[in-house]
Amino acid sequence: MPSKADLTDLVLGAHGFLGRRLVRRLEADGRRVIAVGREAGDLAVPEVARSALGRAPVARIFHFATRQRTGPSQYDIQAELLAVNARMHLNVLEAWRQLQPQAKLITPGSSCTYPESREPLTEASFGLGPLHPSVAGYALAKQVLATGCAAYARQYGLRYLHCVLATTYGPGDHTEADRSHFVGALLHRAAAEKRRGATCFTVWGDPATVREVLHADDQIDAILRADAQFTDTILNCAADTPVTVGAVAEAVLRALDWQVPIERPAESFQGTPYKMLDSGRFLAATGWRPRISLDDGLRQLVREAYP
Ligand SMILES: C[C@H]1O[C@H](OP(=O)(O)OP(=O)(O)OC[C@H]2O[C@@H](n3cnc4c(=O)[nH]c(N)nc43)[C@H](O)[C@@H]2O)[C@@H](O)[C@@H](O)C1=O
Repeated sequence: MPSKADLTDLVLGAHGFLGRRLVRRLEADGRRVIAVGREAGDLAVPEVARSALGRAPVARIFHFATRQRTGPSQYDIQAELLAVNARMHLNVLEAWRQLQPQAKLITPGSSCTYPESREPLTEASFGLGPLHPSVAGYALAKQVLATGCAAYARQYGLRYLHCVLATTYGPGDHTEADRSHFVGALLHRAAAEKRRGATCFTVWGDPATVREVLHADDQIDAILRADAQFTDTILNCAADTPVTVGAVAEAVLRALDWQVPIERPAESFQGTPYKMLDSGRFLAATGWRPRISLDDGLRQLVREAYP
């Protein structure tokens, strides 16, 4: 007979874009969920982290809390993103060891923790090169988290999984220019420009920029599939399906049924030119494939958010 703890998961960052969907999915799977969001306070304060993790014994802790920014303004706040996120991650690690040592800690990682490369990035390249300046502090804090999970697991006999994710999008995504990742940002901007009657669509940076993109529901599904088969490792959890920013922009225009030329403003923000994960370990072990194509996901988003 499973104990109450075996049936319960704790989600930190439960009000964020991925956190909300994760809570809904776990509940749909019949799990009890302790959802901890902003109302609990700032996890960068040790007492807040201890109180968030000290509620009741759980089987898994999903640490999805993060302070994140996108676009040009992130260049100027990398010290802040390092300070806040590194403190938060260290507090969660320490509270995990002290209060929930039976729980598996599952953490989302970012492709920005890998060095720049023109090749798909395997887990073995973690920490092997300099970080892109647009994300240097944020990525260093994620490296603290990934390395911290491994160190705590080894020293204290704990279990963890650090899943490196694709760029996600879907209903409920951020739309603010300094918080939204490019898929949601492009759709939001295109919908507004179409309404205004614009005669072209502006897309920042080089259209040949490469990313991996997953609908948020697929990304959550991938994390849960990974958790069922992997422990104590960093694992790339995407689909080996690279796409260019230009191709996504064209898919956005198709979804909105808006036929205008794409233009690139001079000096517009450019992130890392190429970020592609090699998710071969994950895909070979699980046989996982995404269910929602980019065109279907964007059309669904248009119906729900930009009718
Ligand atoms: C997951 C990862 O996500 C972030 O890094 P990023 O991958 O560079 O993400 P992004 O989605 O913001 O941009 C991807 C590319 O898309 C181009 N782009 C075009 N037009 C828009 C646009 O309208 N908005 C944005 N944001 N980008 C645009 C833009 O020029 C850039 O080259 C970090 O927060 C990092 O910390 C992190 O963890």
